[in-house]
Amino acid sequence: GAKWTYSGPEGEHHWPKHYPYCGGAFQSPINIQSELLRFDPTLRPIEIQNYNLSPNEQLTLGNNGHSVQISLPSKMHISSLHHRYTAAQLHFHWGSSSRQAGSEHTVNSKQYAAEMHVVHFNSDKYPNMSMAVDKSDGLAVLGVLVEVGEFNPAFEQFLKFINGIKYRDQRVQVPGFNIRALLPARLDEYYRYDGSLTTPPCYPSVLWTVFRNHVTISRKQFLALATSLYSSHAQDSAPVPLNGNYRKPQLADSRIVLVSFKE
Ligand SMILES: NS(=O)(=O)c1c(F)c(F)c(S(=O)(=O)CCO)c(N[C@H]2CCCc3ccccc32)c1F
Ligand SMILES: [Zn+2]
Repeated sequence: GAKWTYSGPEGEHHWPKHYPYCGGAFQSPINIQSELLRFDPTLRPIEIQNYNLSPNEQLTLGNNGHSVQISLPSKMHISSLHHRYTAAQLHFHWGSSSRQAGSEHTVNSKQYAAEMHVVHFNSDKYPNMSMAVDKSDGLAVLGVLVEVGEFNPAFEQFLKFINGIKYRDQRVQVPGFNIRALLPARLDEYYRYDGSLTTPPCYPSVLWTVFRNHVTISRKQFLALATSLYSSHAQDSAPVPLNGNYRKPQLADSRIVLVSFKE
């Protein structure tokens, strides 16, 4: 599709011109605020399968111009939802070296340094991501808020290769590692709401699960994420840094955010 960016003349306020859903309802991210929350006792702990990948299998780490992404094997899936949701890829949103705030979801208006999304599609009903991406029950994304603090050995498993994908459309193969280690310890405490892709085409097709507890990465790791990448191709004369790749919180309208925990 047409080009889109996070700032300037193709920034988020212009997305609806080419991508009408971006101006529609049920958009993500949102500000998860206390007034919207309702405890739901039926929300079970998230159960994931085959996230612990062997170093013998290779993953593709890539710069797609909008984010850094890791393609995931289809044996990885979420087994605790009403349908099986099979993993497709994970990617990140982050701030910049001058602004250590770049999460998409905010909690009571607190923006975290970064946010990780693990994108899954409903493989009970659809054969692949492309067929699922625009269906109301098509996708399930796990969101993890990231704060700067303790060094994170799991993040290092891919961050150490980031200088191999500095420019748009560059990809490298990296050894598999335990993707579960990228998630917070508690998978039973999370926010749940119906929303959308946070990038064009913004389809309202995502069952969002944002974990209550954040993970930490060191400041050096944050800077590696925030200062290593460009959204432009290697041969482009003017390199465009890739940072601040987060959409601002959208109107919650009358949406309630369900929570799996009491206090
Ligand atoms: N925040 S978000 O809404 O989860 C989200 C992003 F922010 C994001 F940048 C991406 S992208 O990296 O693919 C760049 C542009 O779409 C995705 N890709 C998804 C949706 C688009 C089609 C597709 C096909 C295969 C695998 C993943 C995806 C995305 F879902
Ligand atoms: Zn995302």
